[in-house]
Amino acid sequence: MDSVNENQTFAKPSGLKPPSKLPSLFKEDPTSPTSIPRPTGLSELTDAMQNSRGAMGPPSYGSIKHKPSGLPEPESKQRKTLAERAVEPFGSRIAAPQSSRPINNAVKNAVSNGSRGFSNSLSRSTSTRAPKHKTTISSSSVGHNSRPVSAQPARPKSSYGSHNRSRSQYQRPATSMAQHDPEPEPQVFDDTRVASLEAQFAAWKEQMEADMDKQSKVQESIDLYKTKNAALEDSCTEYKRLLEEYKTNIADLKSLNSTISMELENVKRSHSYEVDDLRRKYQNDMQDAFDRRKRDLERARDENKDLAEKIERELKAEIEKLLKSHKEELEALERRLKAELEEERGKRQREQQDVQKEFDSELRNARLEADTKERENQLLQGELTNIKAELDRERLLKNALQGQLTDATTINLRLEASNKAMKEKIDFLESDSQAQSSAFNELHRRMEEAFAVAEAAQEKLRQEETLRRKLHNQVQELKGNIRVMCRVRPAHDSETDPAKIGFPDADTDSKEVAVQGPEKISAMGTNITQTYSYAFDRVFSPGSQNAEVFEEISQLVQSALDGYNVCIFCYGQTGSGKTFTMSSADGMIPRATAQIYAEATRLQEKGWQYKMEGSFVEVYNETYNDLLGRSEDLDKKKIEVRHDPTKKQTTLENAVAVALDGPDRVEEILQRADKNRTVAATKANMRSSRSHSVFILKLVGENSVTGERSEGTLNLVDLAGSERLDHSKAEGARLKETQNINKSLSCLGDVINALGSSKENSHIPYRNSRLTYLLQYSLGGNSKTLMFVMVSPLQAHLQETITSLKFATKVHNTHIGTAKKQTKASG
Ligand SMILES: Nc1ncnc2c1ncn2[C@@H]1O[C@H](COP(=O)(O)OP(=O)(O)OP(=O)(O)O)[C@@H](O)[C@H]1O
Repeated sequence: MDSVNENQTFAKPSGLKPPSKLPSLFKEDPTSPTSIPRPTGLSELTDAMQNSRGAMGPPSYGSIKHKPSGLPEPESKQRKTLAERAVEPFGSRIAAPQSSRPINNAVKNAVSNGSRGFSNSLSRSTSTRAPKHKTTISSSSVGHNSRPVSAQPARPKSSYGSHNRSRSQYQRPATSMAQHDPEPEPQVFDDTRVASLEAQFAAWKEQMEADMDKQSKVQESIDLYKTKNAALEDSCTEYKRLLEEYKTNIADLKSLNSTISMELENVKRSHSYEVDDLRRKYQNDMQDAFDRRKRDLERARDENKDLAEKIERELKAEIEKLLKSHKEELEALERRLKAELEEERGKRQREQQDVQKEFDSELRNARLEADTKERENQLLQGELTNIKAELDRERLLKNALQGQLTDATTINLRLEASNKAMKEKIDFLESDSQAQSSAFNELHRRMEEAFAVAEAAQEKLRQEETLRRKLHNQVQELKGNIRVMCRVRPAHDSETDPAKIGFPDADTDSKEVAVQGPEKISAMGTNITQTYSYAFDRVFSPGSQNAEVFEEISQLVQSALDGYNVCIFCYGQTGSGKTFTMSSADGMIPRATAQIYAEATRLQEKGWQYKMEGSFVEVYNETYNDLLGRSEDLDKKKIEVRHDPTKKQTTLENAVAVALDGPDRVEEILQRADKNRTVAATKANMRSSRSHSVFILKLVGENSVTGERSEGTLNLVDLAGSERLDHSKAEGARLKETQNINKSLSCLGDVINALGSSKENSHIPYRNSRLTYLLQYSLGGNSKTLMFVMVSPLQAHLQETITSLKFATKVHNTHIGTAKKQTKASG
């Protein structure tokens, strides 16, 4: 290929040497030396083509796009223009879709290069793309061989064919040209061909213009992209700048960091130096503070020592003061107690001597003046009164002593408490001072002395108690171990016929009762009445109360506590007031038990402990019944009476014995007994009047201090009615009852009479009745007996009243024990 410049290349779009005629076809543009001379013939062809375009189908590009097969349009074959025919062989080639891109590229290159010719473009395009596209227009198509390549069925190897193409690439289907245009002889150029080229050129131009439009749009897009790219580049630059700045900053920061690290190291170093300095300083300060504290402690210790010594001195002074005052108190107390005891002892001795003297003189007088018994009795009575008064004084004195002892005990307790407090103080101070120790020992010794004094006082009291018991018993013996008292009950409102009963000495001693007997006709034929006077240890008029009665028997109750057997009877006819006196709510039984409880409690201070046991039995028709047992066992359960001769004690087998651990238990016993009596009353009318009921109270006392022991029994007996058999006009069962009652009462009289007989070791008929057998050890010996003779105030009961009073007088005249006392019934 010849080398040509671009203009020349542009002038030869095919890249081939133009045919010889070709220059004549172009019109020279004189204004533009570089402009391409446009061949006029080509212009005409173009015009013709344009003129025929209306009858043409779509442009070749359109066919290129839509008809890749490149088959000829059927209609356009019918009327083909010259240009069409010229173009026809190429149409199918141009229609190949693959060829459009190289063409467009070629056009684009041409546009972009301005004056670059098509030939050059085509040449480059061919040289670069020809191998890939079978239908690409190659330079060979417009070379020496003007025939279309496709029209050659078997293309020989030409001079242009530098390409080593396989033969199959060129085997194309037979075309119309192949049919209509058999292998022509090579020719250079003809008009048709030129026209075809021109048409082709026009098509290319049109395409190029379109491409240029597109190019311009593309260019615009490119410009836009460029603008954006420039902006992006600016941004990139900015980012780079920022990156540089950041890098710079990082570098600055790194350097700053290293600087700070260095500074930190310096600070750490300086801080550690400071810490070391502070530690040293703190240690120094601590040492100083410790030294100061030590000095303060030593100073405080010295001060405390001084204070302790001061307190010790004060306490010592206080202790000494207290000891002194206690010593004085103790000495005063001791002196007082000694004086009182001495005085009491002297008084007691004098009293005892006096009593002894009086008693001796009394005995002497009794022996010497045997014939003046009445006077002797009066003297004895006077002496007894004196002794009683002395005993009362003695009791008062004893109470006063007891109060003093209580005071002394209280003082001792107080002293003991203060001593304990002192001891605690002394322990607290932990003083080993000799003075304190000796003071404490002295105090202790004095306390011991005070305790000893108190103990001695208590011992004295115990002795006094023993003495009192002895004297009390002596007095009771002097009074007589069997005493008789008379009580006349008041008349009820319904009782309109009272007997004439008088009380001659009611204002003085109240020991006499005078009963006016029934009217009798004398030998002279006149009505006479006789008054019977009876003297007893005490006579209670109808107006007297149970409290007064109990006052008289309370000394016997005391004797029971002291260990004596005591028996208190109520004797009299039915309805005379026996039960009222003995078992009513304020009768002798409740009062006696109440006194025993009170006295037993009081004696606990003196070491006495009492056990009390109560039984309640009935003697009916000479059989024993347990009034505290079950009511259904009445008259069925056999009760046995056992005697212990050595202890002089009586026990009841199969009878209930209730431990009396409180005064209220007595009421319980009385209620139970009353219930059983009521049940028994349904069996036998008036049974309670026809039986003897015996309340037995056993008193066992022990003194843990002195080792003394006492066993006493208090028997409170409500005897059956004492009506005489001929008077009661009883029959049958009632007769039997009455006989048994009379028998037992008679036996009681016999026993008392036997006890009062002067014969020593004479037989005492206890076994003659169940009643006397039961009361064996409470009648006689050292026992104390009191009989209340109960008197009805009614005239209707006068005869029975006189009989009862006579019986009572007989008993009253009985002497039991050491002293004998007699009274004589007048009339
Ligand atoms: N001192 C008195 N004061 C008031 N009333 C009394 C007195 N003594 C007895 N009485 C009354 O007289 C009545 C008979 O008394 P009580 O029952 O005690 O006699 P008694 O001798 O026990 O008879 P009995 O032996 O038949 O039981 C009763 O109503 C009683 O209350």
